[in-house]
Amino acid sequence: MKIVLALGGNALQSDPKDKTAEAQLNTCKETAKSIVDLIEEGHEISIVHGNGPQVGQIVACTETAYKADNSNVLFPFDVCGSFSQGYIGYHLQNAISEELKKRNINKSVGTVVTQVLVDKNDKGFQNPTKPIGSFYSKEEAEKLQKEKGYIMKEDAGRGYRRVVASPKPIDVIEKDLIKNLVASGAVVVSCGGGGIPVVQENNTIKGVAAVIDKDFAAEKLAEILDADVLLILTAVDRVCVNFNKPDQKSLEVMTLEEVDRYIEEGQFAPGSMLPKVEACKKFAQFKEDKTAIIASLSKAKEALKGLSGTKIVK
Ligand SMILES: Nc1ncnc2c1ncn2[C@@H]1O[C@H](COP(=O)(O)OP(=O)(O)O)[C@@H](O)[C@H]1O
Ligand SMILES: NC(=O)OP(=O)(O)O
Repeated sequence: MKIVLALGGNALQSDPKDKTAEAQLNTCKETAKSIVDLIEEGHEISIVHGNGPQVGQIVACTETAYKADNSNVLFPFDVCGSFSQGYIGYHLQNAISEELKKRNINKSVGTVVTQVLVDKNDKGFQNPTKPIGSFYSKEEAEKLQKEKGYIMKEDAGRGYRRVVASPKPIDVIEKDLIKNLVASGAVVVSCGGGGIPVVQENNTIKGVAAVIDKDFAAEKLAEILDADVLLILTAVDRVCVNFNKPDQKSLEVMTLEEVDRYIEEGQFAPGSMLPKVEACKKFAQFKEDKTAIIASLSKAKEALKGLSGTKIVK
């Protein structure tokens, strides 16, 4: 089967005490085992990853460096997004190549720096929803809001984070290149962090300050590649209702009617579980026989067999 895998940026930095590059590489190595399991079973895999924590860390680095060495180099948000594609793509392609080599599978693996077209009038620019960077206490968040002018919001019971604009993806600029690479048999990492957001201006495209949700970008790529499965991998085994409450219940299957009802009830946190569920709904509606699943990073194989994860069905 043709599968688009979406890997969570938070899930790739899953240890709250260790956000180092080394820890992320170790998580990528573990994740690579699940990915190569699928390749070994004969599936064609394309990969999209998130960048929420990482792009926030990169933005914080450039802001700190700007003040520290007076270099006058303050990298804009879109450039920080491109850095995050290099950082995470490098770790993923390194980890996947190594795992393929260990199992004597001969396949090329590479990352495409990807620009994704958004509408400059998207309402996402007026209402920032995408959490980036680290988690803070309420007091720390209020201080950052005051001192740096950041917009801070609570993120799914995990603490406060900076939020930025998150417009919806319209098209993938490098889609023909990605299609050709996938058709050649390569494992392609693309649309990282949802893609670098660009808008059309006259005859040119121009980067903008935003972070596209990688779940929506992965759904768009799954449509472009006419994938059979959109498999969104994150830090929880299944989608839940009454998440983090005493009556929490995990779901094996969700119909589109249930998706709508649960969204209406506010069961899915904006900026975390909500976009995953919405992206799955869109893919399930795209054409007949399309499968959308949300599962944990370590259980991709089980999820495809219906033994783990939450399947969104028509
Ligand atoms: N209804 C829900 N069911 C399961 N998890 C939820 C729910 N609502 C919020 N979450 C949280 O959303 C997280 C996934 O979102 P996020 O961390 O943004 O994903 P990613 O791994 O793609 O970066 C889960 O790990 C969980 O903490
Ligand atoms: N860009 C993006 O959706 O990142 P996360 O997966 O880290 O939220």
